[in-house]
Amino acid sequence: MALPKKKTIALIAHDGKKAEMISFVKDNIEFFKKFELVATSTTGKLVAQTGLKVKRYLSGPVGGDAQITALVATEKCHAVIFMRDPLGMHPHEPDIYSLLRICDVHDVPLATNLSSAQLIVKGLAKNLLKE
Ligand SMILES: O=C(CO)COP(=O)(O)O
Repeated sequence: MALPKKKTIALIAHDGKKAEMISFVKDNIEFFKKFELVATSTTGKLVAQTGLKVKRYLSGPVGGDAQITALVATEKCHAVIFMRDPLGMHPHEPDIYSLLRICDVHDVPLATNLSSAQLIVKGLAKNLLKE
């Protein structure tokens, strides 16, 4: 019998939050091994250094957030952990907003800070993701 297909989680972190993201990923590495991971380019490069397999898209400012948005819109990404830096300026703010909006449109779990990311991990570990 075929194993159920793994769900996909997107990992994205702004520069000011990358260290936080990597330490979060390391703290939950056994959890993340159970999922397909996608990420924006630089975040994905750092996540891959933990030994996890991750499919990397473009960097955020050149379209990576937009690519992840398209995955969410087409039901190919089931949760988004996006460590945003609320104090930084981002040239691609419209793309960031679009990702947040499309998560809401499709009712896809979205964490934009560490505490909510931890709750998403706890929820997914208990298989609380809706089908
Ligand atoms: O800019 C980003 C999210 O908006 C993240 O892109 P990188 O992971 O390539 O730094």
